[in-house]
Amino acid sequence: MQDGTLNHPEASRTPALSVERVSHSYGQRKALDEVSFTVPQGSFTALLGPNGAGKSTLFSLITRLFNVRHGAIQILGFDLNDEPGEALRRLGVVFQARTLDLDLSISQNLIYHAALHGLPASAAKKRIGEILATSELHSRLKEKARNLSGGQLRSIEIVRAFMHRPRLILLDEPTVGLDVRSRAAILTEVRRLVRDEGVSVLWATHLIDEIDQDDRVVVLHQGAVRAEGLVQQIVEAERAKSIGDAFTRLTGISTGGLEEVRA
Ligand SMILES: Nc1ncnc2c1ncn2[C@@H]1O[C@H](COP(=O)(O)OP(=O)(O)OP(=O)(O)O)[C@@H](O)[C@H]1O
Repeated sequence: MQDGTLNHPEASRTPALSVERVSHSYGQRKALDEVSFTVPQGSFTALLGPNGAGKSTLFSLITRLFNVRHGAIQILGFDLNDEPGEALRRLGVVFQARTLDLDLSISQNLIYHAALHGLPASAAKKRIGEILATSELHSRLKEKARNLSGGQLRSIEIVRAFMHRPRLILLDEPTVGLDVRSRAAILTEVRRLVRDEGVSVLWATHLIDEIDQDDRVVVLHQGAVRAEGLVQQIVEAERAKSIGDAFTRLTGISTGGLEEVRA
């Protein structure tokens, strides 16, 4: 039987993100070597790799900061080189560096960003209310961004990335520099949004303890994918005791339990 929806690029079997044999070099230095993996729709996928693994390079390619010259990247079935507008419309990004305007209010930061995506202020306000419904930040929208803590600023950047209802969100080590409580709060909030909005997330990290048992994981090391799958699958394939142990077997890097993984 023919099912028309399956032919549509956004049919649920189409990955939110597909990276196929992508390579990238800085001069002679190869940062990514034939990298392939997918982020299924509605999944929280952790891109786990030590510093220098190639995570930021990959994000620069997915956001089109760099051109994809070797291999192909598709967002919801739209190729970044062939249909960049369609692909990027479905993408939200939280970069490592802080990008809020500290002299504007929280709501101005969110409303101005939404306007860039064609969302009128009234719709943007409604959307802010939806996302922040259960957050204490909802009562502080009129305050200047500079009054917020590092963790709260990050939370607002995450809200901003969700404003235009993207289908795929990239977060590049979003908890770097935050205390343990803020890190946990941000992870919980992003996982809630994945559940409630059915959005797909690619969460780059070098921290094993940010990974949950139900997550999908892509292990990136020295520019190559060393493993891809659900935590359980990777642990079993490596005959390991935990995802940290599997990571050590795959990369030769000792994690020392639930700590940072360093090159
Ligand atoms: N502009 C650049 N010029 C030359 N080499 C670079 C450049 N940017 C990154 N590299 C190299 O490419 C490799 C991958 O770096 P990348 O920043 O993508 O890794 P990462 O996993 O994001 O690490 P980090 O968490 O430290 O940002 C590293 O060997 C790095 O030294």
